[in-house]
Amino acid sequence: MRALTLPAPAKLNRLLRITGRRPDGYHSLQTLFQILDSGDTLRFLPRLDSDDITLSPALANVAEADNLVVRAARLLQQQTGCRQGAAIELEKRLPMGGGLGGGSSNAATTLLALDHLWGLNLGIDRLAALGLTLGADVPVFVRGDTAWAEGIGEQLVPVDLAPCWFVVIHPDVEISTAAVFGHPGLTRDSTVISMRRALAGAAPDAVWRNDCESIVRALYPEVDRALSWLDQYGNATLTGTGACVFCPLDDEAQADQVLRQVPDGWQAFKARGSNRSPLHLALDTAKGLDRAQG
Ligand SMILES: C[C@](O)(CO)[C@H](O)COP(=O)(O)OP(=O)(O)OC[C@H]1O[C@@H](n2ccc(N)nc2=O)[C@H](O)[C@@H]1O
Ligand SMILES: Nc1ncnc2c1ncn2[C@@H]1O[C@H](COP(=O)(O)OP(=O)(O)OP(=O)(O)O)[C@@H](O)[C@H]1O
Repeated sequence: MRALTLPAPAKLNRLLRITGRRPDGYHSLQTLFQILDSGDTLRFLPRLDSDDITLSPALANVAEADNLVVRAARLLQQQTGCRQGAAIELEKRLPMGGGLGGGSSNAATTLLALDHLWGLNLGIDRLAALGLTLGADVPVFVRGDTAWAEGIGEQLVPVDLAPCWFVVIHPDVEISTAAVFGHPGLTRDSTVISMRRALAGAAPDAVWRNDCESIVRALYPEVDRALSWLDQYGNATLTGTGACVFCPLDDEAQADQVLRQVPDGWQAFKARGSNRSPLHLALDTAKGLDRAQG
């Protein structure tokens, strides 16, 4: 049977407002998810003879059973009774605990790939709901649109943003999302703003920030330094709960210029914003080829 190679793109939170805390401990928020054209790559080889799920190479400090790729595949098997398996390869480029949603994106790519290869055809709504049980960031990657989000990040309204480039810097620290959301000093009472006004540029500039930033800056001086450094080139912002910081730039040439100046010791990359996820573009192409080949 054929193998399928698919991207698992990164996301940025162009803004992140925490507007409350729910009884289950999760936080209600407003965010603008920007999907990027860069990320990890996954290769799926379906198995008809066994329901084994294997993943290689292993990720440092993540047991195979805890890897979101394996958890997504097992979840699909449990929910559908599917007895097929898969050998999966993961080419990891995104930093872990970076706020780029790497694990969540890996899970979404796995859900969509195996839904196709195993012939399950669950549909996007069901896959997004299953994804939400794996993490709050999974549904946006399943649906595949740059989007305004509310709820815990699962109520999504696709938006078309102007073409934009970004420089993303990864200060060499890994940050636990749960630890930031659990911090007593976290801002949890931001007012709810209007999506329409924010996207029309009618909201105050102060809206284009991340409520996790002050806590993360205080706990991780390296993130503080990266934000201060990048801010000389534009509106430097934290993504998710960090550790990555980013700055929007008008074009690739400007991004290259900033990249050349990044001090030693920080990893950095440039990426283009994508209103439609590269995962969905690649999967549409693969499905088209399958149909053409009968
Ligand atoms: C910070 C963001 O990256 C913004 O896009 C996401 O909200 C985080 O999404 P995620 O990593 O998929 O988060 P999950 O794996 O679901 O949750 C990790 C931990 O973060 C906290 N969490 C997460 C999302 C949310 N809206 N409220 C929370 O309080 C919870 O304590 C949870 O135990
Ligand atoms: N396939 C995976 N890729 C990355 N991390 C994984 C994966 N599977 C499980 N994890 C676990 O999830 C944690 C968070 O990883 P991830 O890279 O998604 O962080 P993040 O970019 O901060 O995510 P988010 O922005 O969604 O909070 C890791 O520290 C790791 O323990």
